[in-house]
Amino acid sequence: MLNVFKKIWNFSKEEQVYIKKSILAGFLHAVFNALEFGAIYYMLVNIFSKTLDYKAIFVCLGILVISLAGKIMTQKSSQMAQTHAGYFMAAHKRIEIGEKIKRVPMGFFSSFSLGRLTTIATSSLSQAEMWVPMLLVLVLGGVLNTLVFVLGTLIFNVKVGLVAVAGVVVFFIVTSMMEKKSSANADKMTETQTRLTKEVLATLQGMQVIKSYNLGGENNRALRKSIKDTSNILLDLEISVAPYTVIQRIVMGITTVAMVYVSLKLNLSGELPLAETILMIMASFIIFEGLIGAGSNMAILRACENAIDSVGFIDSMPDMREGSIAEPIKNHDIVFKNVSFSYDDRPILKNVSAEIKENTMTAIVGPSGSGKTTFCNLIARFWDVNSGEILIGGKNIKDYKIENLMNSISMVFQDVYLFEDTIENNIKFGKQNASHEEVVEAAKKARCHEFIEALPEGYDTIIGEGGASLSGGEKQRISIARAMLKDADIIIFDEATASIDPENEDKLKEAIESLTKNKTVIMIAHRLKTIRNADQILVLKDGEIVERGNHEELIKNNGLYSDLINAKAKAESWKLNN
Ligand SMILES: Nc1ncnc2c1ncn2[C@@H]1O[C@H](COP(=O)(O)OP(=O)(O)OP(=O)(O)O)[C@@H](O)[C@H]1O
Repeated sequence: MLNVFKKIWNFSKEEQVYIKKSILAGFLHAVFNALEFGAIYYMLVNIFSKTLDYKAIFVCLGILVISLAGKIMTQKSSQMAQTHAGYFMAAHKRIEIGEKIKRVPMGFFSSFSLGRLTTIATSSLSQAEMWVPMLLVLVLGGVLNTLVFVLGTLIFNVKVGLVAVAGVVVFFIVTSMMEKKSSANADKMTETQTRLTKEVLATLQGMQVIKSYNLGGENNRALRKSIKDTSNILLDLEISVAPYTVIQRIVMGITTVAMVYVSLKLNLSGELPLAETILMIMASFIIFEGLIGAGSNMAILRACENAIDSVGFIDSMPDMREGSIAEPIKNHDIVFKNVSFSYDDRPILKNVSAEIKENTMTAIVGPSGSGKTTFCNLIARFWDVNSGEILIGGKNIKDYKIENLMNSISMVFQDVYLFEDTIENNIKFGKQNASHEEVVEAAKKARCHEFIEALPEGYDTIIGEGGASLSGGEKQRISIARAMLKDADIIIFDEATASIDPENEDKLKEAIESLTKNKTVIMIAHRLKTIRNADQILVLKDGEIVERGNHEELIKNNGLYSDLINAKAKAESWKLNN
């Protein structure tokens, strides 16, 4: 149990002062609780010695009032401190997760990690938020209450006190056995909860496929299994600790009977006066009151520990080494020097060298899976290279502060993700402190102002999660407006492959031209027109640059590029003819 409280202590960091306050208040609460017995004892002594008068009655009532008032005040302040600690420790941790995520390489966010992260940020932290204060109130408060009573009993009579000590020790032994038992299930619980979150995420993300293949409801076997596993594990957790709670009750019952027996025996032998005897008998019935409350909640101690442990996973996430150069990047020549990169053990880019001159447009072309996206993502340090180096302005990108590097790069993806927020705020992602006028100006340049204005709420229209309520072309133009607002010097652009209606296509083209003017552009190009206009074309095949040059030079080569272009030209004429 101490271990768990140690973990709560370490976990609470900035909130430790509130934990201290709550422990102090809990201790004072226990003292005020015991004070009631002082009042009763004082009364009994006066009754049996026939010295009871109004003064004694008022002293007794005075002690009772002080005890009651003290209990109310300490309970209130203890609860407030605990709630504050629980809430803010979870809030700080959530902020910490947000900050940490920014420094973790994208490659880390495999579906497993995503499920695990979601579980931590939602259920684990909610459990810690809810359980930590509850454990402090019920378990620590209860234990303190019992300890103060045991101490009081020892002061009044050592023999009765020792019986109480023996009972409490056995109680804690049983509790520690119960903790061990629930530990295995608590581990399993975290595991199944992670799996459940992952399945729910996968189901929501793949809803279209699930619906079109009629895999929903009863047919979604994996999700149903995860739900069943989670409920089974919760049931197991209850069942596994049930015998121990029964044993705890038995230990308490036996201790109470033993304390009553020893008190009466000592009274018979004349060793314990009547007032003390009655007090000891009363104490024997309520000494475990605190532990009963604590005992029934001790099973969740381990689960709470588990929630805290699983949050520790965040600290184990790898940090990207960050450089120290914070000055804005002035020169935007990009150089790949013998860059090799693998996803796990699978080599994707093999000894790639390339030079991209500032303010030029480089088109990356190549068959599907040849490594075009990977090439672009490495520039933004979504992953770090395995060997070789990438330079911007003559310096290794690892030497820049990540924030500084990212300030110089705008990425426009094919799969545009828009947040469930207003259009204005979605565009402002490019520059958090932009004014409305700046947002409108960017939207105009990105050719999306007109359609935004036509929406009922204009720029205040809330977009469905992921941009569900907009067309593909509209989403991409909004993401161009974002990039426009950011006004970074390097633009990485993944051109849309999906066919867009002619009106949208023209607007998109104008938006792209406006965005990429006087910038260093790296474009994963799919359309002939874009490729032809590029200053340099890099042709990737199986992770290697097999050809480079401009359109005319490469056509003359008669290699892979000319094959790709011929195939593309055929496809495009086929599209036009049909
Ligand atoms: N996160 C990842 N983890 C493991 N493998 C990946 C990951 N991303 C891409 N790959 C693999 O790396 C290879 C190169 O992918 P990449 O997306 O860079 O190719 P691409 O040329 O852009 O393909 P496309 O034109 O189809 O988009 C592919 O075989 C892909 O399956």
